[in-house]
Amino acid sequence: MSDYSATLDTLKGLVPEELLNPRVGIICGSGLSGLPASLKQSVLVSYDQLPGFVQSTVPGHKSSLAFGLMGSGAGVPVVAMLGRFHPYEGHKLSSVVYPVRVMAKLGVKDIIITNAAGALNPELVVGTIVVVHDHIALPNLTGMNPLLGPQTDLSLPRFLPLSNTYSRLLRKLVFQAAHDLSIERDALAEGTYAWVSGPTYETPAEGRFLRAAGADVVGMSTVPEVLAAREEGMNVLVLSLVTNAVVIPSGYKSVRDEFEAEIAGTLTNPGVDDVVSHEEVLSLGRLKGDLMKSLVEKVLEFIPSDA
Ligand SMILES: O=P(O)(O)O[C@H]1O[C@H](CO)[C@@H](O)[C@H]1O
Ligand SMILES: Nc1nc2[nH]cnc2c(=O)[nH]1
Repeated sequence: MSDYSATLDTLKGLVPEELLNPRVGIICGSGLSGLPASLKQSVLVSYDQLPGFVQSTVPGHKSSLAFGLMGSGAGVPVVAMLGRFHPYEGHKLSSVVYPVRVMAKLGVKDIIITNAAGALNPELVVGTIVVVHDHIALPNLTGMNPLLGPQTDLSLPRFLPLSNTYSRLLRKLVFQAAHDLSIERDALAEGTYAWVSGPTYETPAEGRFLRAAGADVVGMSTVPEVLAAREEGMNVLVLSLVTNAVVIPSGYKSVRDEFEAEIAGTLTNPGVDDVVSHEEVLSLGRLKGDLMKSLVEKVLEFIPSDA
């Protein structure tokens, strides 16, 4: 899908002109669709009205774009995806990144991408917001890259460098925002996001493998959007909400040891295999949604209009 004119024409018919040139794009992660809840002059457009858009089928994601003014004072014009598309839903990578390219065509210069993620770094407690500064994308390295294929827009780079993917300026603004909001230091961290295809969560060994490779958090989204946004020349900020622990510090507990302790009568602490669920992921989104929202609103106040 590379004909954006039908999508843009439809938007022109549905969204007032003054909201049609958003400066900032926002993508809401699992359980975080309330991020733009306080938009002023909000206009919602459902994805099924938009040519080229597919549907978000995952609980915690809504199939609508929200246009409006976000943050204090007059507010910053934004466009927000209230739900995203994941490859594991069966969507093609080109469909997954289509809305990002539409945002670029609407004039978006800065994009704030949020997600829910599992912690690989045992120092990251559940509820922490990680300011992502790098990524490891096993799918990209093995041929699942949204930029693969013939170059349809020759104005975009063929070989995109990724050494400067995550805007230093925008990352610093998050810490400035947290400082202004008196958010406690431990509520935020910096780290590397590992992208996996999902929809299965990691086995403990896969978690240890990704940790050993240098990743701090893991999720099933974001990187395709980041790549398209960078190809389109946007400045990218990614915030990951840690919703669960993948790598458990105590590690694997041997069942042989447990059995032997049991027959010796010395077993005090039997092992349990922790299981993550999407409900748990969503409940963390509900718990930390307001914090994420105030952080994003504050960052918007600080983003220079010519960034
Ligand atoms: O990345 P987002 O969309 O926030 O969602 C994360 O949460 C879901 C799993 O619970 C997966 O989709 C994973 O990627
Ligand atoms: N892959 C992956 N995605 C997640 N999204 C939220 N938690 C997780 C997780 O533990 N693993």
